[in-house]
This record gives sequence, structure tokens and C-alpha cells, in this order.
Amino acid sequence: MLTSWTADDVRAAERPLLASGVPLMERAAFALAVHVGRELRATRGRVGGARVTLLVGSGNNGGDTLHAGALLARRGAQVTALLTSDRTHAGGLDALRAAHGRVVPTLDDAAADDAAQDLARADVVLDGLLGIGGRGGVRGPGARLLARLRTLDADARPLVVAVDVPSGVGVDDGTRTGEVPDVDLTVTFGACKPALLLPPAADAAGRVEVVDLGLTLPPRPAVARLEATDVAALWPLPGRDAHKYVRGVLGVVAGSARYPGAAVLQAAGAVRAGVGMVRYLGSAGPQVLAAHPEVVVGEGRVQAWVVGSGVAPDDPEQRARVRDALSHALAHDEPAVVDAGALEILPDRVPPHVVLTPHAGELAALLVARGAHATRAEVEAAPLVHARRAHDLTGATVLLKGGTTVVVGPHGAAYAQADGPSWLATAGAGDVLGGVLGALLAGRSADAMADPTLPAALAAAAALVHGRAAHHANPGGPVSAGDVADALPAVVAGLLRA
Ligand SMILES: NC(=O)C1=CN([C@@H]2O[C@H](COP(=O)(O)OP(=O)(O)OC[C@H]3O[C@@H](n4cnc5c(N)ncnc54)[C@H](OP(=O)(O)O)[C@@H]3O)[C@@H](O)[C@H]2O)[C@@H](O)CC1
Ligand SMILES: Nc1ncnc2c1ncn2[C@@H]1O[C@H](COP(=O)(O)OP(=O)(O)O)[C@@H](O)[C@H]1O
Ligand SMILES: [K+]
Repeated sequence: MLTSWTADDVRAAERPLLASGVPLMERAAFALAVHVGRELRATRGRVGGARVTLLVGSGNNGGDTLHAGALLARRGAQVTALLTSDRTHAGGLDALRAAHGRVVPTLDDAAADDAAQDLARADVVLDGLLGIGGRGGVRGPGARLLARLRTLDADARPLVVAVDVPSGVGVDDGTRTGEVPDVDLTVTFGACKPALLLPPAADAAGRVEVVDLGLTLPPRPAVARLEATDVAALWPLPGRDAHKYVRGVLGVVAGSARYPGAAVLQAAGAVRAGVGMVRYLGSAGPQVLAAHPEVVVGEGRVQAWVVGSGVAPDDPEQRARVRDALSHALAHDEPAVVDAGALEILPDRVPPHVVLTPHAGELAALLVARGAHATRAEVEAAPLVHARRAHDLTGATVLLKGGTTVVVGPHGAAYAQADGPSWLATAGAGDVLGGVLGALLAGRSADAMADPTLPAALAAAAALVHGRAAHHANPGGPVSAGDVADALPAVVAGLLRA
């Protein structure tokens, strides 16, 4: 599992070490210089003679950068520091000067434009403008330098390394404001930060290297990302004496005369993910049975529900079934996945074993229906923030679909899964995901009732399996939702072997 901690968590963990005189900045800078040296050797064979340009902000992030620049200068690099503030880390500046680095005070916009020539000539640029002390978008000459960097021709573009985080990202919430450099590598100190996992900030972060500074961090990370072994540990496995009812029955209330395909695909997701049995309720029974003869059509006991996919607003009968299923789930402590059409008829407050699976537009509508202001664009610009708001307002676990899927549950549980190719953005893929998640909740129904944070972990696991199935179905090329479902058994088997 990849784990990340907030700026406050990191600062609190650093405090006792700093108080006892541990030279954290020197350690951070040393590791940064090692990583940059490695990149330079890979791209141009050696560090000696490399042109290194430092973008230096007013805080300790700039200090790290100057110290790393000094180390690279001692290894023969030609280092230029572009200062963006009249305050600069004194120790770092002394170290760079002592190593014969060049220092350019860049205090006004015109000078920043001149200094921008250094960017075009550089082999590598270190972004040391803002770290965990940044507030909002980069201001002043630093922003101008970043704009220049962005507009360089592709063939003149240097390698860009972010120091701790790309400047201008919301460290804790993954937002981005103003100019944010698109970096190749982020060298982050002490712990990964949420912005390095969360959209849209993580898209700017490139490869992430975490430098261990020996910090003791809180037990619960701010945002996590599941990996194969985590999913294997979460997956419900049939014991030797298993039978279909023990393994979990999933009630599927999906599809309508207008959208029968949603029911077929959702059943495919659940069946292929290994559910004990699917019970289908709705008008698409013949289509579901034609595609999946193993499905049972009609009422009966279930361990979990998935409701709402492809349920048209003008289908009162299917909407009534959704309402009944939801009431049953709430009255009988059965976990439920609430998708698409069912999001509009969600009760005001629900427990965390109800998992909502909106995309950004549906999440915005859900928030607006509860008196909050939100647009689809605002949700996309701050997915974690809005998924949290939806969790706070409804009590439900929230899985927000997108290129990176963000999951929020109770007690601060949060996941960011980036497992699928962009080809997964195809009609019906969300229906398959609902089926996979339903299968997991049916298989671990009792556990999900006992541990309110488990539905969030299962939701993240479903997103991982779904994303990997899309890769597996056709590596590097287009997939249909049905292809994704068909790839599930092999992907699950692969994960269980991991
Ligand atoms: N703590 C440790 O022991 C260790 C920390 N380490 C390193 O320290 C970094 C944190 O350092 P930090 O606390 O000095 O904050 P940092 O991110 O450099 O920026 C603060 C400065 O920026 C300014 N500023 C703020 N917003 C701005 C904006 N939008 N646009 C422009 N300016 C803005 C703000 O000025 P103000 O706005 O307050 O006037 C303030 O002066 C951390 O990321 C890691 O790299 C490592 O060495 C390991 C040990
Ligand atoms: N850019 C993207 N890259 C990868 N996966 C994506 C991207 N955009 C959406 N997805 C995934 O594709 C699926 C789309 O689901 P959804 O929006 O509900 O579509 P539908 O309702 O047609 O099934 C979700 O699993 C979502 O996470
Ligand atoms: K930075």
C-alpha cells in the first residue's frame, strides 16, 4: 500500500528530531542530490559539466534546493540559483556560494524574464519554490519562471525535478492553483504527501521517490493507494466447505426498458468477480439471462445490493424496486452500492456500508440536492474535497469515479486509485465496476457491517481490479465494458497469486 501524510503530520513528526539536532535538511538535500545525479548520469552520462538551474523560494524548500545545488556543484555541475524572494535560506545560500555556484537575485518580473534563459539552457531544473509551507498558487517572480518553463519548446525542455512537491499544489487536498510545473520526478521528504497521489495534482508529479528521514508518523495515513497484495488480502476467498449462499448473494436492481445493457454489464461484473450468486430484479431479466444463465431472476435473500445503474427516471416501477431494496438494506444491515439513477433517491443520512459510486457530474448533483454549491468542473478540480463533503453530508462511503478514483469513508479513510487506462472511460464501464464492488460487499457482508471503514477499502480494491482488468483486456488499446468484465477472472487470479 502506498501511504501519504498531511503537511501537519509531517511537521509534527519532524519536530522531535529537529529538537534533538537531527540535520533533516542536510539529509533531505543529500538524497535530492543523489537522485538528481542519477537522472543526469542516465540522460547525459555524467554529473560533471551538467547545467543545473535552481528555482529558489523563500522557505526551507528553497533551502533544501540550495544545499542540493551545492552538493551537485561540488561534483562538477554548473549550478545557477534563481532567487525569487528577498528572503532566502541563509545556510543554503552560503553553502552554494562556498561551492562556487552562481546566484541570480530575481526580484522583479523583468529580471525573471531574463533569467528564464537559464531555463532553456539547463539540463535539469529543480523546483524549490514551495514545499509543504506553500499557500495557494505560486506568487511573484516564481510564477513567471514557471510560465516560461511551461512554454519552452519540447526539444529545449530540461528535466524538471520537484523538491518535496511540485510548487502550487494543495499538499493535503491535491488541488492545483496557478502555475504548477509538470515535473518528471518528485523527490519527497519523510513521507509521501496526499498531493502526490490525488488528482489533479498528482498528474503533475511524475515519478515519485520518497526519502526516508526516520520520521514516526501517525498510524492512519491521510490518503492511501492499494496495491496488488492489499487486494489479495481483502478478497473474499471460498473455503473448502463453501456454498453459494455462504459466498454471498448480490441483489442487482439495474437496467430499464431504455437501458437494459446496464443490467447485463453489472451482472457480468459481479459474476466474473466471483460472487456466490446474483439475484436480478427488474425488466431486463430476459437480456440478463440470455447473457448470464447463472443469474437468478426474482426476489429472495441477499447479502448485499447494487442499485441504480441504468435505472431511467421515467421508469417508476424500477425506481420503486430501488427504493424497496435500499429500505431493505438499511433495515436489515445489508451493504449496498448506490449508483447513477439511485443517487437521486438516496435518503438524507445513511450508514457507511452504503457506498455511493457517482462520477463527477453525479456527485455535483448530489451535493446541490443537499443545498451545497458544486459544479462538475469544481468536483474535477478538487475530487477529494468534494467526495469528503458528500461523505460528511450523507454518512455514506463515497467512491468518486474518474481517471483516478477517489474513495472516502468514515474516520478519515481515503484512497486514490489510478489503475485503469484512459480507454476505460467508455459507456458501461461504471456498471461493471458496480458489479465488482457489489460482489466484494456480498462476499464480506458481515465484516463490512462490523468495520465501518472496510467498505471504503473494498471500494478501492474494486477500482484496482476494474482498472487492471481494462489493461489486461487489451494492453495499450481500446476496450469495451464487456471486455473489462471478461478480463476479471484472470486479473483476480493474478492478484491472488501476487
Ligand atoms: N520542516 C523540516 O524540518 C524539514 C523541511 N524540509 C523542507 O522544508 C519545506 C517546508 O519549508 P517551509 O516551512 O519553510 O515552507 P516552504 O514550503 O519552503 O514555503 C514557505 C515560504 O513560502 C512563502 N509562500 C507561501 N505561499 C506562497 C505562495 N503562494 N507564493 C509565494 N510564496 C509563498 C512563505 O512566505 P509568506 O507567504 O509566509 O510570506 C514562506 O516563506 C518542506 O517542503 C521541505 O522541502 C526538509 O528540509 C526536511 C526537514
Ligand atoms: N480518464 C479516465 N481514465 C481511466 N479511467 C476512467 C477515466 N474516466 C473514467 N474512468 C473510469 O471509467 C468508468 C466510467 O464509469 P461511468 O462514468 O459510470 O460510466 P458509465 O455510466 O457509462 O458506466 C469508471 O470506472 C471511471 O473510474
Ligand atoms: K517544490
